[in-house]
Amino acid sequence: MTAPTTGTTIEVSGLSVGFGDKIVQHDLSFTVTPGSIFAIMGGSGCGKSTVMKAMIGLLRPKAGTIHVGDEDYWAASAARRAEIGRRFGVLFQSSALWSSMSTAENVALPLRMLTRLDEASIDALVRVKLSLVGLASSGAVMPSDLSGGMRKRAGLARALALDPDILFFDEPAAGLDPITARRLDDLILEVRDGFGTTVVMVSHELPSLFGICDDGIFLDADSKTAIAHGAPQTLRDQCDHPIVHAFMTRSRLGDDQDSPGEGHDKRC
Ligand SMILES: Nc1ncnc2c1ncn2[C@@H]1O[C@H](COP(=O)(O)OP(=O)(O)OP(=O)(O)O)[C@@H](O)[C@H]1O
Repeated sequence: MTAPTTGTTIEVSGLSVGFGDKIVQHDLSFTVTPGSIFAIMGGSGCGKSTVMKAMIGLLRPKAGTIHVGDEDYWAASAARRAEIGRRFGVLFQSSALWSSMSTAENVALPLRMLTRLDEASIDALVRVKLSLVGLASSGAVMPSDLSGGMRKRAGLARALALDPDILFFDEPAAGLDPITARRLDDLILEVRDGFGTTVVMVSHELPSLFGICDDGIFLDADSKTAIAHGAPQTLRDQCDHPIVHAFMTRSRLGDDQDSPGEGHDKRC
């Protein structure tokens, strides 16, 4: 894998997302800087995955813009958007591996579909990606015979297949035991540090958020917008919005407040 020569900034401005008449999140503005690990945080159902879907081209925003570098992603033609999307690697919560293909065939799929490389080159690249994620000897194994952690790593190898500038993860640690989740976190850090890849990650796993993310946004389900911006550790230590504080310290809403319920209009 070659290190990207220049990082890509993602600039989200005035973004609203939703389904039909329903607005899930509105008026979101944030910047993902090159080489950062950026967290989209918030409680269950607040709209984290929906925001990410808009960022990776699966859901057209209701309003606002998403600039990838200097290009307005959703103003671009579908063909151009697909081209920009080739700089993205995506790992879905379920890993989304094809069950009828071996692990190696899954990793080879984007190379077969989106490049003109010959079979020998694809084979060599697949081996590199699999060894990068510690699955060098599992290429022939079918996804159903991989453990949960191995499936995530196989999904990561496939997301890395085209040497992406930006990696998107939806709940990478979901369903993993703490030790396996920690290994995956370390792997994400290695990829970022080794290749300068920008990472956008939907997560509510506190150890991952504190361990690897250096910036982020906190979405609120009630007000349907962001109530805090910043690194997870900073939000934990310095944000006194009751919802953010309760989430970041895993405490009951109101536990540490002099007057529970006050301050819900605060922003950090
Ligand atoms: N395809 C869809 N059509 C209609 N509503 C949807 C669709 N997908 C999600 N929603 C709704 O949008 C809201 C936000 O869902 P989303 O999955 O983005 O939240 P989330 O913060 O990622 O949740 P979780 O942490 O539980 O995964 C929810 O109310 C959900 O029911």
